[in-house]
Amino acid sequence: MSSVRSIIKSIIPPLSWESYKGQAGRIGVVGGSENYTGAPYYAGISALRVGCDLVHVFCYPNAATVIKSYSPELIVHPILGPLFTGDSFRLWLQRLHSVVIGPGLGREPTLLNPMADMIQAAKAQDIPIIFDADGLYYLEQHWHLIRGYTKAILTPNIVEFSRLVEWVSGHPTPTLENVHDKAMSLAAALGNVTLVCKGHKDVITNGVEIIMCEEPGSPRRCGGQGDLLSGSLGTFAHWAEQMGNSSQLPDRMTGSMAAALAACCLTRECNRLAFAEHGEKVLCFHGPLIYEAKCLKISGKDKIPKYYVHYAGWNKNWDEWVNETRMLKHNEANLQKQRDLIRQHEAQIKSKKGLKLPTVGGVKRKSEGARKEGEPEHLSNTPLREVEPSPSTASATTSSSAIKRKRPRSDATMESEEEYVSKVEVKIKIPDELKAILVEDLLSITVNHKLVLLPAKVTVKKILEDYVKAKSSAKATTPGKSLLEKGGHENLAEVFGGIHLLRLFVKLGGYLAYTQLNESQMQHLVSCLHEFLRFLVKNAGTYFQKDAYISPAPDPKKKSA
Ligand SMILES: NC(=O)C1=CN([C@@H]2O[C@H](COP(=O)(O)OP(=O)(O)OC[C@H]3O[C@@H](n4cnc5c(N)ncnc54)[C@H](O)[C@@H]3O)[C@@H](O)[C@H]2O)[C@@H](O)CC1
Ligand SMILES: Nc1ncnc2c1ncn2[C@@H]1O[C@H](COP(=O)(O)OP(=O)(O)OP(=O)(O)O)[C@@H](O)[C@H]1O
Repeated sequence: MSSVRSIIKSIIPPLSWESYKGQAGRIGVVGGSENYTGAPYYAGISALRVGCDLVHVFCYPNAATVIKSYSPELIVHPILGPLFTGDSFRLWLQRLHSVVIGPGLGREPTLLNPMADMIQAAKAQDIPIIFDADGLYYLEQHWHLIRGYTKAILTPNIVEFSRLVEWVSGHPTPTLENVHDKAMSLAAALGNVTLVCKGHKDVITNGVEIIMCEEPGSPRRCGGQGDLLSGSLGTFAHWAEQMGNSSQLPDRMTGSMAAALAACCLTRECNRLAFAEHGEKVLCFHGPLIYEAKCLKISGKDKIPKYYVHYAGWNKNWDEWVNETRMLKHNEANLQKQRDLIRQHEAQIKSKKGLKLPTVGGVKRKSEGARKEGEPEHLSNTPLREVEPSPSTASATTSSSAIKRKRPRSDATMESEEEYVSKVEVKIKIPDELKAILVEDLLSITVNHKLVLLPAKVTVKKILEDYVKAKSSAKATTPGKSLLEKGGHENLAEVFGGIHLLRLFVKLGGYLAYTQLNESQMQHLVSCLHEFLRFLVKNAGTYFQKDAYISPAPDPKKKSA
């Protein structure tokens, strides 16, 4: 990679205070028709983003206004079509350093007539000509026009490549194996033009030398990626030309090949970054149900792939690593499976407890708007979990990675508003057994319209005292007790019960981000809280009793009405 980087670097001209507008490149894009206005835009804008100064787009009149409205940076000439004159094109061409022919050009035979004229004019000017998309289609039957012109660069995808091979060799190509050899032969047959055969690995050759671009890229094959490549190549090809011998390329590597390598690496890296940012939409099992998720990271340690997923619409505290068995492709068959499971699950719960679940399997998303009146806040962004406790996840872990903070808390006085609002919440891992209790709590309140009996049979105070007793020999600290006492809320601790305490834990991570504790104090606190949660799990039967819920008395006003 380091040598690839140094090759690319060597063709990039240094910035200079002495340079004037246009020196970094004036690139032409020939393309843009009624059906395809996006392709010339993508090509033109990538040429600019790479670093050229000006881009001229030559298109059909009915595409011009559309392309102009995408970007004021592009200079658009609506000169193609029946009224095309070679003179008007040549006038502009004189100013250009390279030209990209094809993105969104279309294939109307009458519209393609002036192509030969344009190609000859660009050749006469001795500038790089990049052929892509419909430009390559035109070349299939007119390849003799570029034969021997070593500043021509062709960027076929695999389909375009096989068609070119067929036309030039005169033989049908039943298989697309041995792309290397075929590409070398084709480039040689075309008189050492540069070929960029795009695919899983991009093959770049001039018929003498061959290099590969194997940057990771992305598994998404959406349209337009080739336009990004051909447009950026327009700029790189000019730069390579401009740098000439001073670019110190490896032996036998031409400027066109170096430019092609740069454009391929750049496009693939952009693809990789976009994919890493947006991830792949998948479906993922979480407990008994399937949720829509996004795969953010893949790890192949020990040859067993693991996927880091984010559940769409849920708090990122639910993000987790899962193995392949829990992942499903996001397709209609699996979406149906998701719906079936929801139905089965609802029926099961109904028959078990006579409950009625809300909406789609109880799946409530953050995006579905604000919490409904009466709905407990603590569950408004909590996905439904497997109700049966899972032993593997029963214990709450404590590690330094569980604490995610924005910055050391040494100087709280210097904190800006932006820092304050962007704080990342402290991660408190609620064991699955307690999550199941929270889900039951949600259903009792929102679906069955129950209330929690107050004062609670087992109060917060009692729970904290139990904890102190249990831990006194181990000299454990008691989270919560001191908080309640200091805040003068001890009477509340004598009224509320276990479920209220548990609801507090859902929001606690967010609140703790705003305390002034330093890293090690915070780590200690989180460790104590996790220990306390394990204590709650152990005594869940006592602290979270089903009969803690009562039905509210009927409203006498409603009755009389
Ligand atoms: N937003 C836009 O305006 C876009 C316009 N585009 C333009 O659309 C026009 C037609 O381009 P097409 O690429 O569709 O050309 P073609 O009409 O030659 O179609 C090639 C066909 O091959 C298929 N194909 C591509 N790669 C393949 C592979 N590796 N294996 C198997 N099949 C494969 C494509 O899906 C397509 O159906 C061109 O002018 C092009 O520039 C594209 O650049 C995409 C974006
Ligand atoms: N299988 C693949 N894996 C990784 N990257 C790929 C793969 N196939 C193509 N690419 C990359 O995607 C970019 C565009 O190639 P693609 O074959 O999609 O072009 P295209 O079909 O001409 O595009 P367009 O839709 O713009 O006409 C190139 O940079 C290429 O390296």
